[in-house]
Amino acid sequence: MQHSIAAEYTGSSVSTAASELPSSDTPSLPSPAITFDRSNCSGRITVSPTSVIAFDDGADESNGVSESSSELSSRHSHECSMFKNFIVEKESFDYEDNDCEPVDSPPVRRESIRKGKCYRCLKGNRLTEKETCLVCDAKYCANCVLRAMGSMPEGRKCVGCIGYSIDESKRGSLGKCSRMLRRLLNILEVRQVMKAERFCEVNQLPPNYVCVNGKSLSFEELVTLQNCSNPPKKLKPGNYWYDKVSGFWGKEGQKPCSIITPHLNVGGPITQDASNGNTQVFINGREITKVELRMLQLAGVQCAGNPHFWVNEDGSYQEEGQKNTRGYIWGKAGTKLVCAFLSLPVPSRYSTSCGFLSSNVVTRTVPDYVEHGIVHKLLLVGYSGSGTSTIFKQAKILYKSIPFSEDERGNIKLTIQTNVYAYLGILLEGRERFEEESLRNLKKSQSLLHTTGTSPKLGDKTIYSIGTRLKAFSDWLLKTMVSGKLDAIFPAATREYTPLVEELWNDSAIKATYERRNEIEMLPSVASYFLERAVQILTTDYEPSDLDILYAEGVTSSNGLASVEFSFPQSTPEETGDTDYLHDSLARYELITIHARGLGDNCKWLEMFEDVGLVIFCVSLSDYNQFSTDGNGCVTNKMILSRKLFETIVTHPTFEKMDFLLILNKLDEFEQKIEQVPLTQCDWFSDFHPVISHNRPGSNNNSINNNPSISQLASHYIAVKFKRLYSSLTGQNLYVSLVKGLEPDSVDASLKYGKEILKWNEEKPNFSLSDDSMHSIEESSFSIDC
Ligand SMILES: Nc1nc2c(ncn2[C@@H]2O[C@H](COP(=O)(O)OP(=O)(O)OP(=O)(O)O)[C@@H](O)[C@H]2O)c(=O)[nH]1
Ligand SMILES: [Mg+2]
Repeated sequence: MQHSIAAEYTGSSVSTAASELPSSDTPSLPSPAITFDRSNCSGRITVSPTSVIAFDDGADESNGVSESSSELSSRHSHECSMFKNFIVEKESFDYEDNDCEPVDSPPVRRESIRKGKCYRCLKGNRLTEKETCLVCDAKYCANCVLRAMGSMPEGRKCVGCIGYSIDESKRGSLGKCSRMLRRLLNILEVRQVMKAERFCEVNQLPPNYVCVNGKSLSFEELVTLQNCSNPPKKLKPGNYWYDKVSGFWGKEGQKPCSIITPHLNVGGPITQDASNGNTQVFINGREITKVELRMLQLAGVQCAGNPHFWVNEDGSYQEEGQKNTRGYIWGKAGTKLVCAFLSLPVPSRYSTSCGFLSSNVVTRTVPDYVEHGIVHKLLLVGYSGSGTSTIFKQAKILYKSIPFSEDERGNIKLTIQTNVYAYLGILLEGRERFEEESLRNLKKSQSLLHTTGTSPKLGDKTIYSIGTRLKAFSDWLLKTMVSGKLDAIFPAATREYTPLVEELWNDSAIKATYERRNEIEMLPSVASYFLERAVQILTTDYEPSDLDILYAEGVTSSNGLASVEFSFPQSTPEETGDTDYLHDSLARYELITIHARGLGDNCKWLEMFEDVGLVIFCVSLSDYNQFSTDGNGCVTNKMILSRKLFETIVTHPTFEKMDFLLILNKLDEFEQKIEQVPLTQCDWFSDFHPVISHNRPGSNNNSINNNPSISQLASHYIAVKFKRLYSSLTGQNLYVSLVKGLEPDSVDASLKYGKEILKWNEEKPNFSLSDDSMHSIEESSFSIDC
């Protein structure tokens, strides 16, 4: 039954007020009667000509803005019951039905009339801090919120909205307290309000908002669904499909997103096109999607001949019309892993125990809205050598109590030992080059001296020359490396050659070569860390430390695809003053990394990651003067190669509307390099002409005055270059974070920034994002000429 409240305003005070509004804010003139779409209620509010309309805080006078009648009408319904000093003479307020029950639709939507201002005091152009009513979207500043919302028995609602259902777009923000409210209330009050917000009856999902297999749910069906042993997570209003036999559950027209308790009596019968599949392969009457077909094939299920499968809740399957079980989908060890990478659901440990926890529940019990089991996926990609593996390993070390298993450590040990031999090989190659160079120079000077007849013969030894034994070892090692069989020499190498490595490392020729390591391009900077401990590392009882693993190259995974699931460490509310701690500690995150090589031509495998919440793209800042060969064999600047990959990924259809966080990594290396090598060495940065103050203090230290260092200017400039590029390609805002991948705190801060971006995303309807998209880039007091 739909009723309405008619609000009528008469008298000069209102019309005068409207005409006094500043032109930019002037609303359309008030209509004499405003009808609210407030179900089940009907009434009439009349403000007499003599009514005094004033605020106790003098807000009107301060900005000279009075209220228009349309604003008054809605304000009245919200505030007249609340504020003694907001005097509205209520001549008549006659509900046709005074016993109106809470209803589903919000009473009033305040549109742009006071966009950005506090609804109550009208102050604040574009309020930076505000609290929003969950029902009607009215926004309040810190001064007004407590008076406008009262004791909040149903959470953050204007007093007049109490009893009304929340705006469904705000469901994701239920129980997530704003900083402003945290500041205004004490911690116990915050908890109480947030608890009320989550669990009070009127804020629960209305059953008819959920449609399963084309049928809106009844109250009992929703209770059944929410109280089964394995309910859909974070159920929101929408259209879903449900395969009652296997428990597969998904959004209408999409692949399955979870496996819930089977055999629930909810919704209608499933339809063939429920998930919009186009594979001609069927499971329990539903045509499955491509990605499911791929999963079945990888799980070893024969799918030739457009079969119709009957899949049970335990994963056993048979072809329709046949009696014998053909196998178990979950039988193969790797199937769950495949599903994880294909973003398909796997059965939870509850899903096979069908039925309800409380099957006789007829009264509404409050479901657990805490996000058990939700995993937020973050995809980490970048051009080769940008530092993705390092960041991935940092995440493991930071957030896992046992970052690497015994098996992993065993393999990593062999990798590190192989790397050390490879670094030695590169060093020995360098030694040969230096020796040849020196010999050439020596010969030149010898022949010069010879012609003048002033010098005795100097021989053919230089400081880079080694003895025959070491030379034989060097030749053997270089030959093994060239043949690509370095791995094959283990574990024998550790027993046989360690004494030789020790001798080599102590040899003056190697020491002289190592002094000139910067001239050996093939030697990665991290090699020093291992070479200086080569002898210790090459013993049989060497155990790699976490730091060794972090620095080690090539340990993430053999195929370049790896994932780690974690929660951010729990901090207590006392530590942080933050009540989101519970939510944060329960939320699970999965960091997935894949090597750029593994993405296939045109990154076609990216479609496997369609349900990630955030893509983290990693760029090495110090690549600006480095070169590598592109796909066509052309030698190209690595920053340009990174940019190309970035362009391909951000414009990939899978990531349309996806948030991106750009990690500008290796800031430490960059800070040193930029002092020596101009940024303009990379063509893309040819217009970098920073205005540098003469009293700029030494290199990177700007603590004495506020002048930014060259590395700050340059890194900021690069960030802006990427932001502009991203915005031109996607029309969206790129988040940027400057990172030192080898420093745990830096990676921790960046990943937490990623978490915040995901959170903002969830809260988007409630959150007006200021351009806070340059993490770790200090508030810039300088301009960049770009
Ligand atoms: N100085 C410095 N070195 C870093 C940083 N991050 C990574 N590295 C080093 O850079 C090298 C490449 O890093 P990886 O993490 O292996 O990079 P990747 O993107 O996985 O590269 P590939 O897997 O080889 O394509 C390693 O030697 C790292 O130790 C950083 O922030 N600073
Ligand atoms: Mg890697």
